[in-house]
Amino acid sequence: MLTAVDNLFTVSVSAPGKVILHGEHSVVYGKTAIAVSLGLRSSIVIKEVNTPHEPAVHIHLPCVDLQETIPLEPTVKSLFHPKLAPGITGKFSWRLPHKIDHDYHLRRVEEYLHLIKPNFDSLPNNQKNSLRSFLYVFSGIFGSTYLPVKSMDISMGSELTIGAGTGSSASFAVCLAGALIQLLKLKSSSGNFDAYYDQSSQDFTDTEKEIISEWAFNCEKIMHGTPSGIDNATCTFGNLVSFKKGAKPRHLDIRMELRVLLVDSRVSRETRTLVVRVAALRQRNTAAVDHIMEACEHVAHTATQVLEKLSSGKCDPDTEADYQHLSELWDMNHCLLSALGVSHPSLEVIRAAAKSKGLACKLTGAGGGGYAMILIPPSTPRSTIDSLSGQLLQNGFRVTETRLGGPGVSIEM
Ligand SMILES: Nc1ncnc2c1ncn2[C@@H]1O[C@H](COP(=O)(O)OP(=O)(O)OP(=O)(O)O)[C@@H](O)[C@H]1O
Ligand SMILES: C[C@@](O)(CCO)CC(=O)[O-]
Repeated sequence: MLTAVDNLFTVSVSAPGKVILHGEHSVVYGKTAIAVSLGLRSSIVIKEVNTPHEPAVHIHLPCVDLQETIPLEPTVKSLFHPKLAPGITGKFSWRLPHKIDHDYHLRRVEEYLHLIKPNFDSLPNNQKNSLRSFLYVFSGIFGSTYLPVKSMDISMGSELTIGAGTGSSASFAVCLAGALIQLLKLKSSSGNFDAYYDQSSQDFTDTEKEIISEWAFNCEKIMHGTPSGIDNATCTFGNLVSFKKGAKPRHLDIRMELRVLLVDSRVSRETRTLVVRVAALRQRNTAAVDHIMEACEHVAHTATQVLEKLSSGKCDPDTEADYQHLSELWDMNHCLLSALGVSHPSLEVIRAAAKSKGLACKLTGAGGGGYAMILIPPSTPRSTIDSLSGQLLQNGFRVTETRLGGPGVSIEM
């Protein structure tokens, strides 16, 4: 939504979650992975407001049970004008998030949070990470412009389960960066500030999406330490993305919607911890772990070919065989991930239930709990899906039947 009352703007942006079809963990080590957006989304509303009090940003993040008021003037003084990374000359711009001195900017954010919230260290990790990310992106984007910053109310919701492998952190960061950039566009085109925007554009351009994805990648570094970048790319661009670290994400033109049961194991975990656990395993068993990663990449490549064939719709008689092939790949991928130590007894219970109905199941995302996904080939009888869902619900899991795919970051009308 783009509205202005007395030059006070309101923007509203949404972004999807994601599931990784193949290549979680191995993607961190430079292997190809494929991921797809979810119908479940996060959304943000930023509203500029007039206030008789000290100018401030009011943040409302119900998903992490956080309500915070951040004073604006000290924020501007302490965090604006981010520096370029060492060795890079020129001037930092919000259009160059990959050139920010990330560690230095994050250190300033950390010090500032301790200053305005003396109890910062005692907050739960999820609240700390959300606050760090917010201040980092807000000061990174607005701190490199000369636009006057006004008091604002920021409110953010999500249909995603937090910390369950469906990209809630990337979806959150993409929404945040998208909304701040949209606000900046509106403000700069309403005054005489650096106006270069096409006001008629109702959505983000591809270049803007790339900038949004890079800001979100920086947030993922705050949350995860060493993210691959697949989550922010998928939540920004939507649909099916083939991703390899260091290369431009490839958007696969797959015109089919995969039907899945998304099963929430209700075991919460942190992506950062699991990535560190795999790194430790690799340190002790480098060659073995590298071979597993390589096998994961072969699975990702083959699955891409099968999906492309299925999507072309040319070989109808083969459809059933192609789904069987995909199922086999899902099973193999899960077992490879289990060998990396990132399964969980609850995920194995879900897999056994799916297997008893002849359906393939794999964990998605970092594992250690979070979500499993069960592939539903078109020929699966309704009664099979209903009885499996019933059984999983009875075991205390949450089950969502959904189709994968859909738009990336969007400006809400
Ligand atoms: N709607 C939201 N509001 C505020 N913070 C959020 C929101 N969604 C996600 N976050 C932040 O993202 C963190 C979750 O990140 P984490 O990577 O552990 O989970 P995930 O992104 O759901 O999983 P994965 O990265 O494996 O897909 C939360 O701790 C919180 O800081
Ligand atoms: C485990 C991991 O591969 C997937 C998280 O969704 C980590 C990453 O890619 O950053």
